[in-house]
Amino acid sequence: MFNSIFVMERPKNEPILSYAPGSKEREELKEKLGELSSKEIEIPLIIGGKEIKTGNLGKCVMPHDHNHILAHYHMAGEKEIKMAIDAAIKAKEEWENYSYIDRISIFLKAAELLSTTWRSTLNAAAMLDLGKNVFQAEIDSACELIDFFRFNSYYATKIYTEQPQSSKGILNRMEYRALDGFIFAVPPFNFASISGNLPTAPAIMGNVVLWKPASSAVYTAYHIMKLLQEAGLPDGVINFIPGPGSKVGEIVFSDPNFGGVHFTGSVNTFNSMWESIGKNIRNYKSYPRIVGETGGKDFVIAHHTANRKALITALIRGAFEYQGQKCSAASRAYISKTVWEDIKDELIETTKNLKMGAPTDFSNFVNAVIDKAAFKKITGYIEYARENAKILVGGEYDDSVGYYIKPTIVLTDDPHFKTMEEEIFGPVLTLYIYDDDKYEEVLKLCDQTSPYGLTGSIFAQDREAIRKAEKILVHAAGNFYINDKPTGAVVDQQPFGGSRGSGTNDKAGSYLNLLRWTSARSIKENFNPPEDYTYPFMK
Ligand SMILES: NC(=O)c1ccc[n+]([C@@H]2O[C@H](COP(=O)([O-])OP(=O)(O)OC[C@H]3O[C@@H](n4cnc5c(N)ncnc54)[C@H](O)[C@@H]3O)[C@@H](O)[C@H]2O)c1
Ligand SMILES: N[C@@H](CCC=O)C(=O)O
Repeated sequence: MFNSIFVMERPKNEPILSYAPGSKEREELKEKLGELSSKEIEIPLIIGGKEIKTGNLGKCVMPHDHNHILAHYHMAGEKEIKMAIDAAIKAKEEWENYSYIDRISIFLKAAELLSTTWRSTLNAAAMLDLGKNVFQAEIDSACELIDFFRFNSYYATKIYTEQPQSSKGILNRMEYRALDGFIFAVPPFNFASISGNLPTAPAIMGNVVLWKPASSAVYTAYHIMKLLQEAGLPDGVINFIPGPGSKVGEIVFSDPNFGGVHFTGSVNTFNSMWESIGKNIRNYKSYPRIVGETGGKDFVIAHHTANRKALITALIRGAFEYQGQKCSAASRAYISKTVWEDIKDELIETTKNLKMGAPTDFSNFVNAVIDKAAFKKITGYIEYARENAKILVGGEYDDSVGYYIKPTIVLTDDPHFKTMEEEIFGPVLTLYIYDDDKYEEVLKLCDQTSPYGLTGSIFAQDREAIRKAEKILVHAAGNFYINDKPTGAVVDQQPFGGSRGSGTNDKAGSYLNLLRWTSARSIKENFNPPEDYTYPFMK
């Protein structure tokens, strides 16, 4: 037993590599892209450390070339889900009795492997499977995932050192236990780092996990699972069970050992989870922890003092990076009239010239959206906007080879227009132009226009205008940016999450999230217990 109080030093965020022409990382990544795209692999379930094949197969294809199959993956059925629950419960006792140092050592090793020998593999997988350009992959499947492994380990050691006071003859201790049962980790398609964080954050705190990756991101998730196994993750601690969400969910939520869900995805899915859990509430051995981050309708507000160049850059990057497939994407903007007059030509021209194509061509800024369903949904909004508003640029799309949609800017004079209120999750930005003297009204309008509360930006050089925005928009964004785009939160710098319809705001990338995965026990030892029940007042 390792008898020592070990508190990690606060790590540093993983540096973002440049992938500039001639750089080592660029050559390595290009080679890995060629290697992965030249073969078609078979992805099994991984339950109790064993590879399980069900023969019920799904496909992993490239969004930018959807006839190109990267892998076939085996989907879990009822039998395999029960196997995974059994494997998790079997692994639980030993795993929760690991010292926290033994546990975090595995994830720190995973971070080390990912920052070196695994970097090009994970980034190439994210580029081919998720349709990310090299920069979007680097900040996600390399840097953010490395940061999650390192900072979550650091937060765990900080939490464990948080102890109660003792008193004369009394020794008090706090034990941070794992939760009862198993945790169900259910990530979205769009971030490899989220897919890796949802199972590992609970595991670091001693929990065992069933991990169901998004069906359009199994390939990337599989590579993360293999990385964790190479880092020494014991069998059964995390069980990898791809499969159709609703089917897997129905079985998992009905199990008495269900101990909690770590979810990120759409509001509809999260609401259906709450309903399933509520329906099963009397079956559970303990009240499950429900932690979920959901959608956003993220805003940019430009005051008339806004820096015009910075605003244009924030709109382009915030709205169109990763084709707008970020819960934090800038999708509605309120721009003062004088600012609009100054920026409109450059904004439209720059958007029109954004280079779009395969992520393997590093000169492309925009790539394809994830799948047919997303393509259909986004183009539906574009057609609605074409009929009922004005399309300033973009609006074209083609899914013959990849799911390509041109970056699109919509102009409306109705601040409650459909595309000003609903999450589109694609490369569509809607603008509303307001009179300069209506700034305060627009702040209130922005606050009341969306059921979400995830991210938002204010662009202004006037301190009063900034203070007013911070105050009026206090509940409109859990990640609030001043003179910066609303995307790109960094672990341990801008912990991520929002309230209202955007989730439980348990702040991924901070100690707050780790606290959700422990059930603390108070221990009191009395060195001098009383031997007479009477009290002085009774005399
Ligand atoms: N707030 C955040 O941090 C954040 C981050 C990324 C994505 N998102 C949100 O996620 C959404 C896009 O991701 P998506 O399309 O993968 O979301 P989604 O809700 O369609 O799927 C999310 C996950 O839930 C699973 N799932 C679906 N129905 C289920 C059910 N009934 N039971 C159990 N699991 C089920 C899916 O298979 C997937 O793994 C957007 O709304 C986006 O805003 C939010
Ligand atoms: N945390 C990411 C968004 C994750 C959701 O898609 C950001 O801040 O851009």
